[in-house]
Amino acid sequence: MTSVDTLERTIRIGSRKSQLALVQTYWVKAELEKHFPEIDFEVETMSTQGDKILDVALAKIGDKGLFTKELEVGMLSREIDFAVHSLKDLPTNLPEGLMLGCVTKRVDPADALVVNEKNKDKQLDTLPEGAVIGTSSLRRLAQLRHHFPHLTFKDVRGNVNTRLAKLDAEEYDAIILAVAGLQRLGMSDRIHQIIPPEISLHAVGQGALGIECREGDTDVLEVLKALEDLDSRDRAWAERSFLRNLEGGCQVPIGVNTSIEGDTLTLTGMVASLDGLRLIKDTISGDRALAEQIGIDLANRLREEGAGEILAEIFAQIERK
Ligand SMILES: NCc1[nH]cc(CCC(=O)O)c1CC(=O)O
Repeated sequence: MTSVDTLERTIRIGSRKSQLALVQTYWVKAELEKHFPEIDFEVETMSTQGDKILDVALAKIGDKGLFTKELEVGMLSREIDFAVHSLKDLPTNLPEGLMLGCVTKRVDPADALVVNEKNKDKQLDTLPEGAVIGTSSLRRLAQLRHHFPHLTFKDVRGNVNTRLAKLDAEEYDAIILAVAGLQRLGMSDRIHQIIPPEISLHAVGQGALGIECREGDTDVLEVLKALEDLDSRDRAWAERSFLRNLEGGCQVPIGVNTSIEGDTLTLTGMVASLDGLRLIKDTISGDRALAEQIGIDLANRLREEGAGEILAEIFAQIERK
């Protein structure tokens, strides 16, 4: 084993420039500095395509590593050594030569309802007919439509601050955001209602950070081990395997929930049609050491139950736009 604490080197960390990305990256840097005071950690920021294209609905752009590509090029050219991502923004298939080197301890992976002053007395089930909900996630859209068909949904893009500003300017009655993002930005006071998994299953990887690095870079992998959370990692592997085997990126109505008890990992997954009328959901448990296989098995089971058909329709619809 390499003795990383005797390593005299600089490790360069790549990050997007958004406020959330920077908070996450500097948290990773500070944690690693505690474990490895003799290593010099530097942050390099980069703009990704996803940060530049703000006027097109995410679902139409598709999932091609929109928020990760520039950072990946930086790792392969050795400009940076690893990149910190919101795990849910990291595609399930990584470029050759790169790997998911670390999954950090997950915070609450749920979605939150955020309202403006006008709707401060409302909850999801008391918002009136026609209330306008802002979300650009097909997963949130399909599940909420399924449970609340009387609500109206409208796309919302931009970083968290931009979205909140649009909500407060009453372009929407409410918007849906990840609990995790609001917490990390110090905006927990905007969490009006935590949406339970019975209503909305979260995105694959939501609430955890995923650290991507070069395959076989043993020094960096050894350093990253200090931040690895085993439960979060096994859950993430099951969730990512499920998504990969349904061939869905982050822009499809696929949601999950996972838990670990002892050595048993339980994975719930769902696929829904965009109108919310069809929603296929199932659960599988198994040995956590077989997390990846659990994801494959659940994907196969949902396909047998009709998920493939729903996804094919959605891909055709997105293509046409
Ligand atoms: N797609 C944007 C994105 N990517 C990561 C988070 C924060 C939550 C997380 O880390 O899972 C968000 C914002 C949101 O979905 O509200």
